[in-house]
Amino acid sequence: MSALDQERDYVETCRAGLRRMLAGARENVIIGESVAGDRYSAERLGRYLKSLAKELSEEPDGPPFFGRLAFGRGEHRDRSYYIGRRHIPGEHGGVPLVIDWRAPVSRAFYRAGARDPQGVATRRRYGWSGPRLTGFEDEDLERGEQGGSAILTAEIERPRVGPMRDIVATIQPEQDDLVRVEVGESVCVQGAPGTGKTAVGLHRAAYLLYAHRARLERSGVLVLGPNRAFIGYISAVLPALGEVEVEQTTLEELLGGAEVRAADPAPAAAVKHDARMAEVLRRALYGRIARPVEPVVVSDGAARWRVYEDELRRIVDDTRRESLPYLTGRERVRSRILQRVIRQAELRGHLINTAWTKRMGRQVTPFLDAVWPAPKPEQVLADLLTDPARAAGGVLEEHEIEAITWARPPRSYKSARWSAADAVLLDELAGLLERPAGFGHVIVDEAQDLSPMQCRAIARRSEHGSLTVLGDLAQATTPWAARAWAAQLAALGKPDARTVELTTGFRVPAAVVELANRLLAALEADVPATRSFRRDGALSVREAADLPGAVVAAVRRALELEGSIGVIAADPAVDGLRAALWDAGLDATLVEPGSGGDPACRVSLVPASAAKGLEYDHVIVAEPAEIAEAEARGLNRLYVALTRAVSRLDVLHARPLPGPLITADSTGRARSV
Ligand SMILES: Nc1ncnc2c1ncn2[C@@H]1O[C@H](COP(=O)(O)OP(=O)(O)OP(=O)(O)O)[C@@H](O)[C@H]1O
Repeated sequence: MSALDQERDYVETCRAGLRRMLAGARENVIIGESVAGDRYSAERLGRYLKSLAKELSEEPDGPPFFGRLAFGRGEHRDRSYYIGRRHIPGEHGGVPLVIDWRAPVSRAFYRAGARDPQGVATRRRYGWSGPRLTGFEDEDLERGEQGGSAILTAEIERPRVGPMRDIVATIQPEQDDLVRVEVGESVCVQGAPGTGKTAVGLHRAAYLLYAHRARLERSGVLVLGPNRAFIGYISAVLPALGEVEVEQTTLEELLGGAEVRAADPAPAAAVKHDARMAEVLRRALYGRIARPVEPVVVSDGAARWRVYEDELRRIVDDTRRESLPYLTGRERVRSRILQRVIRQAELRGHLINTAWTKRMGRQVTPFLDAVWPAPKPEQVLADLLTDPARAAGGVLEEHEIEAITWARPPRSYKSARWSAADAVLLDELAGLLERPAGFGHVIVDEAQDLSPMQCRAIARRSEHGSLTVLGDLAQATTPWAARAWAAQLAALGKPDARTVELTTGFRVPAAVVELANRLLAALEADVPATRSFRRDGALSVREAADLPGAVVAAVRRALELEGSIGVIAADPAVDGLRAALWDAGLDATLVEPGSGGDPACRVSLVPASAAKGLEYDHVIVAEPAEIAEAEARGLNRLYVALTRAVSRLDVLHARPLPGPLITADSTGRARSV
């Protein structure tokens, strides 16, 4: 029997093991609820087992493993282990058939090298075509062999179709370091386009859940992405790794609350996103606390008790100084007043019980409503934006106060039309009123684009947890985006987080990276240039008088090849291109920040503002000058657009290319690489 046949036999053994697991999981779904201790654990266990049963039955033929380690030394000497996406137990509790990629012993698969074999004699990588094992490659680390894996290169260079996939089989050592950072440690990853930041973040979520499941399942793991299209694109990775309990959403959705029905003019948005708004909002809320001017009098029918103004003032002032959440403060004031009442009643020999205390407590409410009211965040913000001067005076400049003042205030806060920036302010107010529930770990993607106020919203939810902050200062496109990580990390509440740079790109081929890197000097971002892992790929830069016609022709050519196609254009140009493609009989799905389009459609039409984080096998960037001119950080936006290609990039232009892109290569002649 050949070695490959033996391995194929082992695949069948593993599949039988998976089937046993599936049967076991199904059985446990039935009995799970009766064996778990409390209702909470029973529910979770039930949900977990159901999802496990569902996943296993959906992918019984997937590759059960992707690697094998044969140890020659150390603790695992003379043993070998198969490494896969999930643990497959041996029959009757024997040696596992496959070890989870996250287990400590699997680490050597990613980290061992000829210089430091970590006890590994041979590392084997397997090649698959769908469910079929097609071959394997060995590196004899003890003999100093390492690298040059065709299977690894093929996996990294494969054409992309559909949503993002996991990278467990090919995680690189510097990525593995980040995936396995300790749970309590916050870390920031600055990485050029395609260096695997998103992939690292998602695999880190899976790793942390494996290593600290009990703790993190209770506290929760959250992944935040820039828009719905992006979340749709990444959302299949964690379930494929067996993790279904991670919340993946955008910041807007997380903040929830107000429906966004208005857009702020740029100067108003800039002020509302500024860190100083935190102080303005604090003042607006606490400014509602009034000075007690009359005593509180409560009665139980038989007797009346009084707490006088000076005592009340002391209570209010002391409570304010304690920096409690606002509504906790209000209840603290109530209970302190009650304590005084109870003391008086006891002195007079009254019998106190809970019902009596509650009844007296309710009578304090009118006083609280007058002195320490409980407004809704919407009320506070509406009052502030109607007349900001009192709360904002001395904090904001005159023209800034003017910028945020409502030209036509609504009749009531209930009919106010809130903007996206207002939603962040409402969340800040809600956070001042009551602390929101936090997460054990939060992964923030495209974090360079967050404003100080958005950072605070995340900081509130990760105060007792840790953060993985992912981003690229060169891809910063919002007016309030970060210029340096130190300030952004401080705003996120983790000033001591370590920043690590990733510089090897796995998406964008070398020729395309070289073109995009020309923009770097003009982007005012202090980041290192990327080096591409990929030597394949093609770049063409062409001038075309009829741009829509050229886009149609480029899409037709791209359709003859394998993989997904993304046409990226300035937002206002998208409708025209859509019509041109439609007239030519080409079907394209529109990708918007709010939705990822139809994944079944091979051609995606992407407004430049929605391109962040996405990738296509073949990208056609239409009219770079228009993308660059569309907004203040248009060159950064262009940098994002140019770095979405996995295999081929066509740059088409009717107008001259933006200055920083022009070199001898872009004279109008097509250039293939
Ligand atoms: N070690 C790896 N093995 C195989 N593919 C990888 C590896 N690392 C990253 N990739 C692939 O490279 C592509 C880019 O990765 P990812 O989207 O995580 O990069 P990014 O740094 O977040 O990029 P951007 O900043 O442009 O959003 C993805 O298709 C990802 O699967």
